[in-house]
Amino acid sequence: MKLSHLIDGEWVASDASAASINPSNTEEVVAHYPLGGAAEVDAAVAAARRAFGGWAAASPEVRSDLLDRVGSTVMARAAELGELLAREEGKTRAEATGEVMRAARIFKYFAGEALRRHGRTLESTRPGLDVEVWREAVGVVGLITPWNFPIAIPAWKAAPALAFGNTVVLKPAQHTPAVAHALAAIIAECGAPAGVFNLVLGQGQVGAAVAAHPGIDAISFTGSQAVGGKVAQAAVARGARVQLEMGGKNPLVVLADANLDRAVAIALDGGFFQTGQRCTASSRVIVEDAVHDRFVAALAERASALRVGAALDPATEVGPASNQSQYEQNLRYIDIATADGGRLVTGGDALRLDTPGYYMRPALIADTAPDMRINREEVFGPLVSTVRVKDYDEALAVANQGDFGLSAGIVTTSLARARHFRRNVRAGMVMVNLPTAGVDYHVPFGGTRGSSYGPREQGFAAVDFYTQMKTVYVGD
Ligand SMILES: NC(=O)C1=CN([C@@H]2O[C@H](COP(=O)(O)OP(=O)(O)OC[C@H]3O[C@@H](n4cnc5c(N)ncnc54)[C@H](OP(=O)(O)O)[C@@H]3O)[C@@H](O)[C@H]2O)C=CC1
Ligand SMILES: O=C(O)CCC(=O)C(=O)O
Repeated sequence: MKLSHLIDGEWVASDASAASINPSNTEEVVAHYPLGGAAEVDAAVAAARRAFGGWAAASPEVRSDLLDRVGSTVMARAAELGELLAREEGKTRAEATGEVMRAARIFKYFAGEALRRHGRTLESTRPGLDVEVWREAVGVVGLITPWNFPIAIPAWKAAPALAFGNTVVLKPAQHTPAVAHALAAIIAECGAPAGVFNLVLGQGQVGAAVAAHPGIDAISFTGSQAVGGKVAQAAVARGARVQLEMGGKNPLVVLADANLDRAVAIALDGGFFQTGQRCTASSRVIVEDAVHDRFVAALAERASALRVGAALDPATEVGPASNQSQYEQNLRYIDIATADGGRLVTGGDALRLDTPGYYMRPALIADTAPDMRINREEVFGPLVSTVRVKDYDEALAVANQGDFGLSAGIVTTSLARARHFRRNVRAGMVMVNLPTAGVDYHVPFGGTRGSSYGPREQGFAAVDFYTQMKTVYVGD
């Protein structure tokens, strides 16, 4: 498969290209993608700028109809897109198809949002005047998206951007260009006018060019803290809006009163499913002393029974790491955690299967201290660490440590503890008797502290980032 950029409604090639490969079989090329740079970003931004006036002024019904058609098309092609996503990203077919359906529903949700009232009319404090507060499109929006949700994250950024009248330049992760390309093709086929949605593919040059481009009015980024900081600096330096989502080190507290089987199932899902490649993954589990040893033994037993394999093998429960650098990072953190004094209870070894791929057995590391690197740094792989605590108060204190504050969970049968936790844990999202990962699309998504920056993403909150307010005073 040979991919192109989508600029001003045309499919455009670049001289240089690179390959995206199948992490379940690294000998298989999924697609060749062009290596864009500043010139392609310039052209895409110019096209988006030309298209902006018409798109922002279009009837909301026109925008709503486009998003609805995109949602229906993605849904109708869910099996095929799910297979492509599983091949390119490495999550299982079921996980991939679920993500595609989520993307479809996001487009349909924002088809509705395009038609909803987001402005306000108020009485003026001065007699005889009216005051209206409008929500206007911001302009050209740059989206920099990661590989771990290669269709859902572009969907949850692009759908609200388009719904509220902005035009888009999307720079997807270099590891998953084919999925982004498929989405761009659907948006174009469904009738987006030329320049309304642009795609620039590449590696090493495009992201920074998008972040620094003076023609881009707002940037939404999901990825690492290190890159997020650079994106924010570039955006703030030129007064552009910026929204960052930068991951987590999400605590899952297991109290002694919890149903143990349920707690283990929750930790297994939150920690290992989707190969742990979720910013919301339950990567550190904080367990009350009274159940700690039984919990660790039961989680280790379930984790070691998980079937690791190729994404498209129906028996697979945990796919490979998505790319080589992530795979190496996962293996490196096993060494870091054990060198720091953690006890590797199960997994953590590289696996050789029928096809060469980035396979690792899910790893459980016990006896870790809260300030170890394994409990402070996002790994983004199938690694779960446990911390033993004497009681709920200590569990809450440990949960609140660290630089991240995306999602936090508690497993308990105590309503009082669950209530206290909801109110006092420092996180943007709180889960009671649920994994820290797995969110709805119609409600705000985001964290506190080092996890997120700027207005919340998704659901009814998305309007805040993708529109700006204009206050209009009307006299007689
Ligand atoms: N929060 C989340 O959901 C995610 C978190 N992560 C975390 O990040 C780690 C590394 O993953 P990785 O894929 O390397 O993710 P990065 O955060 O390094 O993101 C890479 C993306 O950022 C772009 N980029 C790089 N430099 C700049 C810059 N100066 N300005 C603007 N954009 C830039 C790249 O584009 P270009 O190639 O054009 O430079 C690429 O698309 C993971 O292990 C995980 O911990 C990763 C994915 C998702
Ligand atoms: O937990 C989820 O459903 C979403 C996770 C996510 O957004 C991410 O990992 O980037």
